Amino acid sequence: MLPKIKQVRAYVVRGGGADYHDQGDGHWIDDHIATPMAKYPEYRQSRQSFGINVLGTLVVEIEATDGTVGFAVTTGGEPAAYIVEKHLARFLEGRSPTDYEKIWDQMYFGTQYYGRKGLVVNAISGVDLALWDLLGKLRQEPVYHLLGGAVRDELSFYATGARPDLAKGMGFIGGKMPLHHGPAEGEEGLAKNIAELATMRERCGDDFWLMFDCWMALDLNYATRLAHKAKDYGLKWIEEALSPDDYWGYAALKKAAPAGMLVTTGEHEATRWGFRMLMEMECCDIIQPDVGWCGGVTELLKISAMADSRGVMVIPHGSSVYSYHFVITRHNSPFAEFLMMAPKADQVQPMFHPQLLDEPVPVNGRLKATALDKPGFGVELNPAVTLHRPYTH
Ligand SMILES: C[C@H](O)[C@H](O)CC(=O)C(=O)O
Ligand SMILES: [Mg+2]
Repeated sequence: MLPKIKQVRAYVVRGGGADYHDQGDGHWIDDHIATPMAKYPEYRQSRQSFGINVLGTLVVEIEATDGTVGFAVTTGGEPAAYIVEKHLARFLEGRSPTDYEKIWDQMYFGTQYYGRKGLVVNAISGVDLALWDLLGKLRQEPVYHLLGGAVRDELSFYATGARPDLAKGMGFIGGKMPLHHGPAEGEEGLAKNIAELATMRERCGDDFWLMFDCWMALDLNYATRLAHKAKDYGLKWIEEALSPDDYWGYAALKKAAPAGMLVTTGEHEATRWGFRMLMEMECCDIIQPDVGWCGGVTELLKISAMADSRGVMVIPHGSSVYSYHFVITRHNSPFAEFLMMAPKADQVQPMFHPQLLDEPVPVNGRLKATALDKPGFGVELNPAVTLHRPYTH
């Protein structure tokens, strides 16, 4: 018998980490990126100007009666910390960490009247991941062993950042660029987007994957035109072109996209029900759940099984170690994303830096399964990072 759960605690941390948009000045991730807010000129140059980094990182710790502590980080900050302490903790304390199915069900249905997606599911995900970390630490096994074991020897990664050309030199299999100009910047902006793609194609050569991340910024007409113009430069996929609520738009985009170009989305989608909608409406070719936002590993297993039965690939968004331990165990997740968090996207830096210690990074675009061979998710909280616990229960 494993020890029971003694206490759940929630903390807030600022500065990068799981809230990877919370970066300093001059970072590529805040440099005139197309967003749904870019129709307002005053919010066009910087995503921080409309508050993209307002939440900060949520850290959830779960302590067992023998003193073992599992933890996880995700985006959610103080409001998520409130939900964890004041609402979700009751569904864990006094229970066995092996009861993650029942705990997930109670967290989800206990908050359904104000939750279902977004911040509440981020909070649920944080608790779920901390629970899997605890389980791994108590059993002295990496989480990927608990999920069924590795189906391949190593992970291979594409890089997201402003410099796919540099990512190619670092051994990544592809580069996903932020789209810089949205519909409000008209034909001139569209031409600049295509010119950036053309430059990168020229620098990277024909065989390197290039993708556009549109961060929910476009409308169907613009997205369709962008896709067709980008076809000439071999764009592999067009990502999150439309609002996550516009399932109908995605279904139309998938039909209208040039043959061979993939339509991807899902990083702002949550739970088996949200992903079922994306798949039943045939919205995309690849779903991209964020492990820290979609409901955690417990929910991702269900989403992934559903996708597998439909021949849909699951390439999780970001999520660092939480993604790595999952992707290595699934045939329908053949590669993974690595977000380039160095300000100029010119070097590999741990994705959730500086919040985690021992966070593995790809070497030559690859990561051996054996690099994950530590109990739980294999990382620790960096003691140099200040934790703030705004609520208790
Ligand atoms: C680069 C994108 O705008 C966003 O910051 C990250 C993202 O959506 C992704 O990695 O995918
Ligand atoms: Mg994206």
